[in-house]
Amino acid sequence: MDNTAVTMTTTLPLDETGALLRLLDDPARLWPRLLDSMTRHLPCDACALLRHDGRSSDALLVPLATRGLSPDTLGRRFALNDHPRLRAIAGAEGGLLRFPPKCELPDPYDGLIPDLNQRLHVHDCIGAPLNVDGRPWGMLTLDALNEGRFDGWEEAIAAWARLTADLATAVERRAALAADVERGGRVVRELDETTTGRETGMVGSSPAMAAMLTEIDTVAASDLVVLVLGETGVGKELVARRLHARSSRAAGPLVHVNCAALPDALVESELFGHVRGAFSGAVSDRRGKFELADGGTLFLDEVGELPLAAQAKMLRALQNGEVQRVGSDRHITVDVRVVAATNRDLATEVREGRFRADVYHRLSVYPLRVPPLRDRGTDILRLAGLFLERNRARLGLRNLRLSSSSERHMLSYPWPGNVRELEHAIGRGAIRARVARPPDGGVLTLTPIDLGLEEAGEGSPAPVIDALPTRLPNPSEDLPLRDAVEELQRRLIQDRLGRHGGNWAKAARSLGLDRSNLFRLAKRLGLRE
Ligand SMILES: Nc1ncnc2c1ncn2[C@@H]1O[C@H](COP(=O)(O)OP(=O)(O)OP(=O)(O)O)[C@@H](O)[C@H]1O
Repeated sequence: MDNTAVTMTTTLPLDETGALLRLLDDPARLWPRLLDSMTRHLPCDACALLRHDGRSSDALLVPLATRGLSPDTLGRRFALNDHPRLRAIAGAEGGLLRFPPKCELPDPYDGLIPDLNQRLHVHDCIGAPLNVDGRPWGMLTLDALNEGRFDGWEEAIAAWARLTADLATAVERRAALAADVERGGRVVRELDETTTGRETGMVGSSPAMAAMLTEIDTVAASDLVVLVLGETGVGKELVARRLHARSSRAAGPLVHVNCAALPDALVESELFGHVRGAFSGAVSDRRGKFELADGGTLFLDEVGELPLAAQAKMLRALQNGEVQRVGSDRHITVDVRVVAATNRDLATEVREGRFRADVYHRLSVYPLRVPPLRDRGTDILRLAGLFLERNRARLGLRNLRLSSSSERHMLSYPWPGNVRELEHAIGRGAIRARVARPPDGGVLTLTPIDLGLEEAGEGSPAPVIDALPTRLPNPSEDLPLRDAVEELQRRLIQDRLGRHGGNWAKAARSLGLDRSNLFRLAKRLGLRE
């Protein structure tokens, strides 16, 4: 495409404009489609549409769509404080900001243009801040790999930025109107979240995740008890947070109880409270979690671990919202929506007498299954992007990216520990790689070995790995004893969890540990939040 096309590109062909306008109610499809049109009409090698995450306390930019960038880019969240180029674009008063070819400000996409091993030393880069109703909404960025490629294209790019801002305005107004109608006239400026689930930071747009996010939004509006099911580390807690955030109770408390971490002797007092003198150490009256969650949501995490005696007491709370503090005979009525989560098969637990059938029936009013990571396709890479960006910032790197063979391995690895395992594989891999070799101009590329995934030469088929990676610290590696011991502990815990289907109580038994001690250890080792 040459510069004579400029006047053509300032006006989008009518059929393309029509196609975009038809997607105003479906931003998840609108934005990629817009970038497709844009890359057809403008000479860029990569472009991205990013939106400010208004709900975050840090100023974050969330990619809504990208073209020409590695798939993990969509999962990254770019903090303005960390990315001076994006900060400069956000502050650009005069519309477009074009960076000089040898600009010293690091490019946030350095290393993220696939198959391009060289850094973006000399290239053309333009950004356009986008406002909606006079307020910053997001930005467009365009990169080209040759110096001067955008010469003569500024006017066309500015026109595309205006079109994008107009579309964003229309999308926002429609979303606000829809929210207004839904909430009976109260104007709520609720921005469409497509499939990124911003308030709970949930990344994912695979069909499995999209279906689940829609289901969450549907059931969130009701007051039904929800039982969140899924393997360990799939994101059940995030689902519970989203259920709360999307419910009419969002302004009320969300109280999280990890049933597995409650010491047996204190379960009842933790859940239902106690009165002064109820037992030695009860020096004053204390409200339990049910009371604390009054007007909001009580999240009973790992509910399958709740001792039978506490389950019996919970039945009444679930049935009529009544709780009784330990040591008191007074009933207190609470208005609580219960969301519970487990990675156990509760029906089996009931059959084997470890879980009360009546409590199970009360809890499983609306079972919601979170898909395992291996069923989420390229969401794996998007999630990797989220964790890569976090580690990049933590390690002060210009960029942290995956080699293409790492991408392949990640897509075929079964991830028995799910998102948590992915998060830790990247966290550990980044540190390992940082120690093992100097970054290339600030860019560090993670290989399958760094990630603890089996190495295979470029082009060879990715291995099918049936079990957790068992690579233990190599005695010849220069690791301090403490790090090596911790790595070994991590591997053992992950291995036992894998063998016991993610059941922490069984894993604890097989390791000869008390369940709460295993929890504490796992937390210290970064295997649990
Ligand atoms: N879709 C997602 N997007 C971003 N981060 C995610 C997503 N799903 C999970 N995570 C992250 O993965 C980690 C594990 O998630 P979470 O604790 O919610 O899993 P879980 O299913 O409750 O685990 P467990 O069964 O051990 O209780 C957390 O750090 C969480 O933030």
